[in-house]
Amino acid sequence: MSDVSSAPPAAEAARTAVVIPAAGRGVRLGPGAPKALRTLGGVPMLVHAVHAMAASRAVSLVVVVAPPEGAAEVKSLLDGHALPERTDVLVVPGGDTRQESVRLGLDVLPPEFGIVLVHDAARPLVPVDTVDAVIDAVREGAVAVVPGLALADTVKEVEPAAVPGDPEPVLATPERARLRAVQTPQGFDRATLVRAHETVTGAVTDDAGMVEQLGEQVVVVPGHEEAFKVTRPLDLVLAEAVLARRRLNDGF
Ligand SMILES: Nc1ccn([C@@H]2O[C@H](COP(=O)(O)OP(=O)(O)OP(=O)(O)O)[C@@H](O)[C@H]2O)c(=O)n1
Ligand SMILES: C[C@](O)(CO)[C@H](O)COP(=O)(O)O
Repeated sequence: MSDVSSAPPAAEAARTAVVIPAAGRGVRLGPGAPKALRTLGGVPMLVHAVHAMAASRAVSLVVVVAPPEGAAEVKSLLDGHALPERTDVLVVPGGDTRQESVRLGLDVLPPEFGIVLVHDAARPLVPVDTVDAVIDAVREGAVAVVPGLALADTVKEVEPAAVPGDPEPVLATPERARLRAVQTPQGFDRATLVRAHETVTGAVTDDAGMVEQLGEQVVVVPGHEEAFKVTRPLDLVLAEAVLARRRLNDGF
């Protein structure tokens, strides 16, 4: 288990902020409110995600990147859910893509934060030990850290079908033991992440991938199966079950 409490005192260590992109619509989840505002155990997913980040004693600022038309609603929602005194929250409106939303969050970070985590609102149940493990690895000198899990399925690289549902020719079968499914929070040396967002263009699916394109070394630390991303309706069923089990076990 990681031990942020044994890390150097705040004055010596770079301070840590988290950017939470929460501006997506949740198209794959089906019709309804923006995904981050859908509830899990009666509480909006975003509130779970903010609390998951604030659970780390190393985190003193959370920047929420809200659906553009819903920033005021998100601000009052978060005002109604107390966070630890050490944690401040800022809310800014998001953009058209996840990448743009993260950049808008980075833009408002005060200068004193040298370590930045980026965490999907859509991963509401990540345990604090995973958050701390990512922060520890950045504090120890990695410029980019991602939590990742080994895969249960074999993965095929294919030539994507022009028409969805048509058979797709297989091009290769990567060696499964070398693959990791990566999660968030992803942790960064702030200057490196900002440089990535300023210089890397084109389609990317995570922030660490942008840092890789700078030629910087990204490292993987163990992720957690409860840090899964709520993407499709079945994920919501699983998330409700995980939350119910937690509430039963520890009265959360
Ligand atoms: N323009 C966007 C798109 C996505 N996100 C955020 O990025 C995270 C990961 O994205 P994903 O799970 O794909 O969310 P959606 O884009 O909402 O999902 P979908 O693709 O099904 O619409 C989510 O917390 C989402 O709110 C964002 O802040 N701004
Ligand atoms: C960042 C991410 O969660 C890492 O697995 C993932 O790439 C986000 O993908 P999405 O399609 O934007 O949900």
